[in-house]
Amino acid sequence: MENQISKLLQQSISPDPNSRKEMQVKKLSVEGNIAVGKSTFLKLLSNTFQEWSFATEPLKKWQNVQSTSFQTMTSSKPPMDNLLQLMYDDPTRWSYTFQTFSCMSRFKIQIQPLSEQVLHQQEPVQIFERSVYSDRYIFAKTLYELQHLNEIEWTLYQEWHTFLIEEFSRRVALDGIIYLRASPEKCFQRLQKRARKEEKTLQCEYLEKLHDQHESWLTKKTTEVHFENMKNIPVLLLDVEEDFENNSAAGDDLNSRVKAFVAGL
Ligand SMILES: Nc1ncnc2c1ncn2[C@@H]1O[C@H](COP(=O)(O)OP(=O)(O)O)[C@@H](O)[C@H]1O
Ligand SMILES: Nc1nc2c(ncn2[C@H]2C[C@H](O)[C@@H](COP(=O)(O)O)O2)c(=O)[nH]1
Repeated sequence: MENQISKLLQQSISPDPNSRKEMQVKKLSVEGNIAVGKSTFLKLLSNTFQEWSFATEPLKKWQNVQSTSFQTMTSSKPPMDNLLQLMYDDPTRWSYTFQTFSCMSRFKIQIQPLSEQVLHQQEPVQIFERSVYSDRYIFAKTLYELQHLNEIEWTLYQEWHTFLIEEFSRRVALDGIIYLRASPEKCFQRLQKRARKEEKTLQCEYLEKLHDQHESWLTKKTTEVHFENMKNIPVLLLDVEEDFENNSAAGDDLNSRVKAFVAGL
């Protein structure tokens, strides 16, 4: 409710029609464990709600980091660094580096202006795959608890994360979260089926830790959240233990639940 009031206030004082329209956009993130089915779910949603805007996680950026200085110095093709692979091969060395890059890439996605096509919708909706919030409250927090981020790195991460969230404010605010939940064991089966090369050394225990982190943040609400508008954000919990990829009835049910949830925001 507070979110809607602040949006209406913002709309009433903002002169620019486009920024007024930006205020009307309902922004949601899809959250969930590794390999739970987020990308599959987003494809299902985008086929049904073709007028909505969808932004997937910039995984390819993390797998192909281009060293710009190398290119200018040598004018030959720079080496491609797979930061995701580096992070999994040596998490203590690379987790802080990874989180700075992953979080920056998520900020860039979340502050991206909406296309005219979406802005001209009667009720514009934007869906993100994960968010600057899960970057902190799921991954960075887990890596700190696993001691892959040391005290100084965790302190620094939280310092600049809080600064950027407060600076960007409404541009990175969300109106709702869709939480896809399946057991860590099911996610591990799907991870193995997908067989992403960087993830071949992952153990189910890591997924169990990430599962517990999602439960603390989104269902038990025991995670300390530092941003007022995120403390009581509406969460739609969708159980995706069962196959919805090859089961149209299950897919239809998910679509109708998302439609009702978005309408109520
Ligand atoms: N509900 C489901 N039932 C069975 N398999 C699924 C389901 N959702 C996703 N998958 C499969 O599991 C793997 C991981 O799905 P994906 O959408 O890539 O997960 P995420 O984006 O959350 O990492 C893929 O091989 C996909 O085909
Ligand atoms: N250490 C981190 N790893 C992350 C983060 N966001 C995603 N990931 C990893 C998890 C997967 O291996 C891969 C893509 O995620 P999916 O859930 O789509 O499979 O990237 C992060 O913030 N930190």
